[in-house]
Amino acid sequence: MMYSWNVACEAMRVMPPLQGTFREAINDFTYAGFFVPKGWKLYWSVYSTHIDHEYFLDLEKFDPTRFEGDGLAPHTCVPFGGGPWMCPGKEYTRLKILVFMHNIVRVFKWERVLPEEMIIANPMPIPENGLPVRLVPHHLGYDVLSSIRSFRARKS
Ligand code: HEM
Repeated sequence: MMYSWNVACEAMRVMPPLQGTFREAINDFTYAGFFVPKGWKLYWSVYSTHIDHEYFLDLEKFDPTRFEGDGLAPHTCVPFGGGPWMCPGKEYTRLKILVFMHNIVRVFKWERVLPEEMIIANPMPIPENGLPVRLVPHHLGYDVLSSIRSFRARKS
């Protein structure tokens, strides 16, 4: 489960579902030589945060192991935002993604019907044609399904 979540986090690092959101400056401040007056609206970008060379080695590489061990520095991978306004749906989403991966990805081999399908921004990144797939149970899938069925049969 830990590795599955690392895979999900790496997918959201490379292609954040939400590209960013807004804040309001509560005080005057200067950042990187730019003066920002109190009250200005600021856009913070999830995607730019995820491709910061200072924190991500080999950032073009899809590498779930970067989340292992001590993981990443705080607030460097922020698909759900951070701080007091962080996404309240994060834990629900984690559960949904892990249940989905466990039941669908582990049991079936996925074949893309349109291997060249593009990802478009609308404004969220989504597969252009809705990602049609062919699900093929692999032999592990049959084992898992039959053990679920026999478990249910024993319970009833
Ligand atoms: C992959 C799924 C999701 C991603 C990547 C995501 C990402 C985000 C991000 C980046 C923010 C802005 C955080 C900030 O301003 O610092 C946010 C806010 C929010 N999200 Fe999510 N979210 C996801 C799923 C959900 C779900 C499933 C729910 C509800 C069941 C939800 C409810 C909210 C709400 C209500 C806010 C506004 C929070 C506030 O401004 O106080 N999100 N989300």
